[in-house]
Formats: sequence, structure tokens, C-alpha cells
Amino acid sequence: MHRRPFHKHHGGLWEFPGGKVEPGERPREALVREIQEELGLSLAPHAVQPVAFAEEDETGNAKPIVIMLYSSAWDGSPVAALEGGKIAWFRPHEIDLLPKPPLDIELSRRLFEKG
Ligand SMILES: Nc1nc2c([nH]c(=O)n2[C@@H]2O[C@H](COP(=O)(O)OP(=O)(O)OP(=O)(O)O)[C@@H](O)[C@H]2O)c(=O)[nH]1
Repeated sequence: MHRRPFHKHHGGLWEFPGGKVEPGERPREALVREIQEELGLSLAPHAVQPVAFAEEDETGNAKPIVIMLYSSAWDGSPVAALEGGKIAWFRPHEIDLLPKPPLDIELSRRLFEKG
């Protein structure tokens, strides 16, 4: 998990590592790029598999955020939180207890199949 830098939106909260899809990019290409930039890890695009998605409530933001969660195999170990914040490994029951932004709460429920 990645703890967002304190000065940013949702600062100090733990999220699944990733980032925004750039124009002209496929979602999984964005994930491979973001994981390289943020963690220094190379993912093979064919090893990346969709797991779940979560979307902001439509009654709120006029452009609701959608976050797609993928799983992947990889080689090596994450170097560090290369773009700020902190990274750490947690077991599922520990992820449950971490303070997280709303969509990551939903994604972790889906990932660990709690409905
Ligand atoms: N992970 C996560 N991010 C959320 C949620 N809701 C929400 O508005 N966001 C926002 O979505 C954006 C995610 O973009 P990002 O992962 O590239 O984060 P970032 O702050 O490094 O991006 P930026 O500095 O380029 O804006 C952040 O501004 C984050 O605050 C949520 O539930 N989970």
C-alpha cells in the first residue's frame, strides 16, 4: 500500500498504488507506467489482470472518479515511494484497519470478497 504525502488531497491515507490514465493511454498501460514511476517496478502488461472497480457517487462530483483495481505478478521488490509518501506491505486484515480514501475502502472490500 502507498501512504499519500501529507500535503496532497487525501494526505496521510493509504491507497492502492497507481495513478491517472493519460490521454491516449490504455488503463493497463497507465498502471505499468505508474508502478514504474512510483515504485521502480516493471510489470509485464500481460500479467496485469482486472480485479474490481469503484466509482464516486454520481450525486456528488460532476465528473465522478472511477478507480480500477488490477492484480499483477512482478519481479523484484519495490524500491521506495519514488514520488513521495511511503510504501509498506500489509496483510488483508491490516489493510482493513488502515485509514483509506473512500474508493480504496470499497476496493479492498471487493479484493478480499466481503461484498
Ligand atoms: N486513491 C484514491 N484517490 C482518490 C479517491 N477519491 C479522490 O478524489 N481521489 C483523488 O484522485 C486523485 C488520484 O490521483 P493520483 O493517484 O495520480 O494522485 P496524485 O495526488 O499523485 O495526483 P496529482 O498530484 O497528479 O493530482 C488524487 O487527487 C486523489 O485525492 C479515492 O477514494 N481513492
